[in-house]
Amino acid sequence: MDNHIYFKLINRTIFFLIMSKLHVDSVIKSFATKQILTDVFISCQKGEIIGLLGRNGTGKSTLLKIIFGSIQADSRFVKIGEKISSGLFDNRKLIKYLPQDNFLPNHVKVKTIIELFCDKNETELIKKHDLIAPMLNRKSKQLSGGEKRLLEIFLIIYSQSAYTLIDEPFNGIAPVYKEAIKDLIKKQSVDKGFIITDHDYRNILDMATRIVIIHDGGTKEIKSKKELIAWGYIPETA
Ligand SMILES: Nc1ncnc2c1ncn2[C@@H]1O[C@H](COP(=O)(O)OP(=O)(O)OP(=O)(O)O)[C@@H](O)[C@H]1O
Repeated sequence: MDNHIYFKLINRTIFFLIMSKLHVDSVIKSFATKQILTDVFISCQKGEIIGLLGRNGTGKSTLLKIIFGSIQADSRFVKIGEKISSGLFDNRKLIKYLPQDNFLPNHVKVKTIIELFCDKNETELIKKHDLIAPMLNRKSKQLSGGEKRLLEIFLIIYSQSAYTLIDEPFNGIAPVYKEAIKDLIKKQSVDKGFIITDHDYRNILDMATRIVIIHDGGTKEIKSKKELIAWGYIPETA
């Protein structure tokens, strides 16, 4: 094996051993007088895909932003491996986050966006993918809403990080592409941990290795679909 690749592999292994668990607890968050999160515990390890579910407005996006560090909480404890994270600056290389809203620059060609966002190996992989190759010479503003989302998902899934937080990836995505994305996330989870929220709960159930629901400001681990009915997240007819 080429020395460069060998050392890269060793570095990656050491990195993941050190950063082998994301641990989040003691999260409290209010907006004005409205308390949103009061009693949160969530963890994620390399190889895990945590499905984060909850009714509209229960605080899923808020929790992901707090873990990532892009919004302040009234209280939070986030630890990655042995490293206590105090916010966005600490997390930059460890946690990547795909928000609900588009983040692509409008006037830049897709191939340039990929080169700016990813390292050389990842860039080549993304450019070659059947779903992305036809878009390469178009500017982001010339893509449809679903195409933009697809590109964002690829950028975030392939980018180097120990943990990836994804908010509603399947919004506006055609069913056939959803299958490709689920496969991609499963493959990438060999190297990292994912926390994913989406109202398309069947897709979450397909992928997730564990399910956590937010209810009344707290998190609860879910073991079966029956529990999702009991917590009032899906109807009895589902
Ligand atoms: N910047 C803000 N200022 C005031 N209230 C906010 C703000 N952001 C979120 N909220 C409120 O916090 C609550 C939780 O919002 P959040 O977006 O985290 O919920 P969610 O579970 O992701 O919802 P959905 O499933 O509908 O996307 C909602 O009641 C929302 O109105």
